[in-house]
Amino acid sequence: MSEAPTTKKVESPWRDRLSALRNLPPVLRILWDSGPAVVTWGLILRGIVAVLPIAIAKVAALILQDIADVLRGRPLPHNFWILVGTEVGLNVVFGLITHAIDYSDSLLANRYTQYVSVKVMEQASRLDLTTYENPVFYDRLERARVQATDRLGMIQQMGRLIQQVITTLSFTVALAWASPWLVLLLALGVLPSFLGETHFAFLGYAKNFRQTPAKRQMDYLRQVAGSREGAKEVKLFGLHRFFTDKFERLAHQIYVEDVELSRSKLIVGGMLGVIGTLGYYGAYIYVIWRTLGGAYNIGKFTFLTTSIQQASSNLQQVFSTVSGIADQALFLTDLIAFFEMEPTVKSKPDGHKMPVPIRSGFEFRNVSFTYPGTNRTVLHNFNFTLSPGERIALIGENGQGKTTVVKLITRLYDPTEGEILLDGIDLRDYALDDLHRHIGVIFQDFMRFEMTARENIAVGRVDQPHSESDLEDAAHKSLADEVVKKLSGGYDQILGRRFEGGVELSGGEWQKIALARAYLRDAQLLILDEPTAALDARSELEVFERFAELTLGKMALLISHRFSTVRMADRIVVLSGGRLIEEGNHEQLMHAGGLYSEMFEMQAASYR
Ligand SMILES: Nc1ncnc2c1ncn2[C@@H]1O[C@H](COP(=O)(O)OP(=O)(O)OP(=O)(O)O)[C@@H](O)[C@H]1O
Repeated sequence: MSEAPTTKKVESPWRDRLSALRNLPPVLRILWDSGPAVVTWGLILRGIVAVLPIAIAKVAALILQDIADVLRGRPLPHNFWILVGTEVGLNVVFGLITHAIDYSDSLLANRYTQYVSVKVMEQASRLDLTTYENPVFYDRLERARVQATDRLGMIQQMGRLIQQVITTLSFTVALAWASPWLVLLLALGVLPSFLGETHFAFLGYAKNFRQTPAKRQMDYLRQVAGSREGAKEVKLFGLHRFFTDKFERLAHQIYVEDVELSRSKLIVGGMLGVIGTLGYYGAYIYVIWRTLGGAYNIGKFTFLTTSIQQASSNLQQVFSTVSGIADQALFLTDLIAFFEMEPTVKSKPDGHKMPVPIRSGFEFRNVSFTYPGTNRTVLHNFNFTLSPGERIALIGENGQGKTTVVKLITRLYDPTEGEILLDGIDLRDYALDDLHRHIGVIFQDFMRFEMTARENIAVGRVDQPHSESDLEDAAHKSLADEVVKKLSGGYDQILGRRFEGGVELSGGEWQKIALARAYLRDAQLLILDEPTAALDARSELEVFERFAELTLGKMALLISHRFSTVRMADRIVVLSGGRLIEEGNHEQLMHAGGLYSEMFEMQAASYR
């Protein structure tokens, strides 16, 4: 089981904000991995563009001083027009590099989004099944998904920050050179709005955190009310108003919280802005005062006032960018936490390869199992063997633990107590991938991939090459070939109605397609968990006659509620209350007169 995410109370703004900055190194790592060359180019370009403003300001001041001198009767310096040309040139370069930065940012954004999305998908597939049953995990996954693509702004902000810091430093050094008071006045003006911004950034995060469950519910309602699956019941039960009312209640609650935050941000942010303006004009008045006192000439005056304006606006931007990054870094907490989640059903490093062929088979030895997060023991001291060449049917009433046995044998979960052995070795000592490669399972709730018929079958064997005739052969064995024959696009027909040109199949038709996957896999152990529930009687009989034929000499585990199917098994195992209560072949169990014969008679009677 994975580490279960817990709902975190967001109480300590500053501590949370600072600790969120810990998210930055892993994100920078991801950013770098997604495109090292693009990142390097972006940095070089930003470094160049960052020092251009002070160079432009300096040249402009020199030009102005020359003009002032000319107006006072001095001759035009010989390099005057060179200075003008330089200013024009620097501005042109500035414009060009800014465009080049936009271009590299968009390239990086693209790569980053793709890279993170793939990482999220990969991580999601590594995690335990239990994790998927935890609603808190879903909230986190949901936020991680959004964060994967929504944090693009932060990447640009990080680049911009580097640029702003260099520009600010260059102007600050120039101001400090003239008078350290200027720097102090500016810093005092900007600091309060920085604190204000980060504070609101935190509140925004806390709000989003609180709202995630409600937003997830809204998404669900939107989906149910607008889905093809839901349409029939929504119409017939008149559920439209019921869903929209629920949706509107949640939306209103979110709206109220959003407005509240925006309002206080407006008031406090406005007041802090006034302090910033006062700091700026304090420095400005100081320069005027010194100039009037004869300390600076007009060129220096222009250069200093430009520097004050630039340093002030850049410093302001630095603070707001840092605060923006800290804000976004808070949002990344879930993404990073999601990447750090570890599954507990893991493959042992250097795990054993699966034996080919399996010699003594599988053995459940005193296995007990409780689903993580619950306290009901589903399997109690369960002992059971499955030998090579054996076809076993697992039967029992609903909820007795049959599917759970399949989940344990395939290591989707590990036993809470006891052990499962394969050829005498604990299943946990085998390489997980290899174990899965040798087992073909079709679950009751098998996946209906809204892709082509060919892909729906081919997913049964993606890690090994297979030919077209392997695929057709598998389709023939599962009767899927008859389904495909009726499709206008044949094997290339898209199934399901999600995508244009897709065709919906009936439940039984989908099942035949899914069964073909198991046959294509050519596994040593074939498991079918109620694979024929949606098949009509004739198809079921046909599928099972084939199954019996095809699995002759192989290991097969079959779960079914239909006794006509169960009869063909070499051994029937009856589960009740998570224990094995009877086993034997059909005749033996009928003769024993236990639960099996009782259930068999009941079903037979209903057909009579
Ligand atoms: N993921 C889960 N988390 C918690 N409990 C579960 C989970 N899956 C199954 N259970 C519980 O474990 C018990 C056994 O379930 P299982 O699916 O193995 O039964 P089954 O015999 O295959 O039933 P059915 O014939 O209805 O398919 C049930 O009571 C079920 O509620």
